[in-house]
Amino acid sequence: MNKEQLFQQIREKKSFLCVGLDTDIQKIPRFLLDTTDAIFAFNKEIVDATHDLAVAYKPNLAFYESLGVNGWNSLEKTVNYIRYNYPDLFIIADAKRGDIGNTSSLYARAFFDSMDFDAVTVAPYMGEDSVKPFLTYVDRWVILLALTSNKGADDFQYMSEDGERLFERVLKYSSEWGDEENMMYVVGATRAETLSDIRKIVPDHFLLVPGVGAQGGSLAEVARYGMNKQCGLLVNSSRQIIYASSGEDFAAKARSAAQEVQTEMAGLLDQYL
Ligand SMILES: O=C(O)c1cc(=O)[nH]c(=O)n1[C@@H]1O[C@H](COP(=O)(O)O)[C@@H](O)[C@H]1O
Repeated sequence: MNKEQLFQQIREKKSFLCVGLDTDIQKIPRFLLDTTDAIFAFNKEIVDATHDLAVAYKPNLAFYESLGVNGWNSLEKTVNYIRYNYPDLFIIADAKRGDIGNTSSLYARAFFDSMDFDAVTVAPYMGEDSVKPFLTYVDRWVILLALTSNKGADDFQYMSEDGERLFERVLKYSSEWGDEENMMYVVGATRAETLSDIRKIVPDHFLLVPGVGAQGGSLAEVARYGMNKQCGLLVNSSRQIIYASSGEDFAAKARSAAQEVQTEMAGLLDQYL
């Protein structure tokens, strides 16, 4: 999916919601454990219940890899299910990869050839040759970690040299490696106040913004400081939506939680676009 198509989806659905499929076998409703693939069964119900309210889904690989080969199968089935039933949705592999060049090319092949993801999250620490192999695919995206939502972001990301903070340097250097048609950046919603500085460096790129909901970030603040002419935001919420209930009504409750976020997003799109 390219940038214009993504913006088109945002306009049509009046939503820039990304639902995080952080599907934890220990948190999903107990009755699902009787099915042959409980993780896939859960994801299928969540996607069916929320697909018209969201523009993107983001399975976090840790939740699948921790289950070994079964988890990997559930992940593939989830991606194929979304692709086949809802082809207009944007699918992000939250894998946080990046390695020496030839290894990164195989990671890229894993997510873009073997599996049909639109985008993969990548860590910038190993530099240009670790990121570029992901950028050789047409209409596929690298989402580079810039300023993360967790407390540990303070350890390195704000380190400053000549008045420039590390995350700003990451944005400046890396925006030369690709362009706004194949790169996005992760910026935590808990760092919303920094979004205006970030927008000075990457005014047109899409940003993936996790950290609303369970981590306490404010959607209104994210939109206020981060939205651009083409929205430019995918705001992720995982636990707040997918674990809205642990009972038989989990999918309906997930829909209500997603609906609440989408309604706020529709208002913000009206306000800023
Ligand atoms: O890359 C990410 O998606 C990510 C980056 C970041 O800075 N903070 C962050 O929370 N995430 C991911 O976003 C999701 C947030 O989940 P909730 O806090 O449950 O909404 C998890 O899958 C995290 O791994």
